[in-house]
Amino acid sequence: MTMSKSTQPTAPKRIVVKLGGSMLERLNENHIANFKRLQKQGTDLIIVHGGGPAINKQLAENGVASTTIGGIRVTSKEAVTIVQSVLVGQVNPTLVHQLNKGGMTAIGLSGYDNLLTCDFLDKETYGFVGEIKEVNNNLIETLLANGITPVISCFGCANDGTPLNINGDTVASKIALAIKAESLLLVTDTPGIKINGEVQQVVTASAINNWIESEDIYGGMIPKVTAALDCLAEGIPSVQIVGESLEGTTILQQEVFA
Ligand SMILES: Nc1ncnc2c1ncn2[C@@H]1O[C@H](COP(=O)(O)OP(=O)(O)O)[C@@H](O)[C@H]1O
Ligand SMILES: CC(=O)N[C@@H](CCC(=O)OP(=O)(O)O)C(=O)O
Repeated sequence: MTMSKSTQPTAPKRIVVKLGGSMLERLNENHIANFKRLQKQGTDLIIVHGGGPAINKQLAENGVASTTIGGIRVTSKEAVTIVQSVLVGQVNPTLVHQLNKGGMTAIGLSGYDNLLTCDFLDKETYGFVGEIKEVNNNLIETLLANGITPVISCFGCANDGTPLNINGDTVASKIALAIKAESLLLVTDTPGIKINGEVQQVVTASAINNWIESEDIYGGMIPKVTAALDCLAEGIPSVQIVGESLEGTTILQQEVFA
């Protein structure tokens, strides 16, 4: 796990690691050893996870169709119940168990646990998808102060308790901003942003915007780069999109060579 190549050795004080659904199946001892090493160096670690492939499977098994727009799942009332049971009932406890078995002290949470305050993003277009209005920092801070790693699934609710599906990258970025993380690491199934088949080591915000326009960046990569750019724009110093080796693309806000 590197920070940007030029600022390597010191461990960040706070890091949000987002584990994508496909990555979860490949999580191994080395990853957990990396997380533990960071904690030993004094880093506060917060883990956010998705679960796209597991959700797809469960929706298909239940004969519930779903589509995505710009990487965001259009979530019907029927689908949101399935998403909740997969993320909160299956994926989260499995991951928490794995981390604890590996020697960490981790606890499972979702946005539903009084952690995220949400509204509907746009009910007509996306259905039961949440837009995060507020993050309850106190809960996260209390856990971190006690050496406990919060493991947060990307699911929340409206004020009246209506369950809402939220993209994992979006949850990770909002939490990173709320707790003033120094680093956001988005771990996925591709070793960084690829353009014409080549992994890009360092990219800028303007290059990303051009690649979205040219559709070299599409689907699930869109919420990732949006999350990355939001964090950089609001002052988080380091954002990376990495594959399972935890090496990949570093994203810079500024055109450093301009
Ligand atoms: N330019 C790009 N470089 C790499 N992957 C891309 C790019 N554009 C779109 N993608 C797609 O984004 C996917 C990662 O997003 P997603 O499947 O949502 O991952 P996760 O479950 O980790 O959030 C890749 O597997 C790939 O299909
Ligand atoms: C609204 C929305 O898109 N929710 C996502 C939540 C899971 C997720 O983000 O999983 P990954 O991290 O594996 O992509 C979904 O239903 O797939």
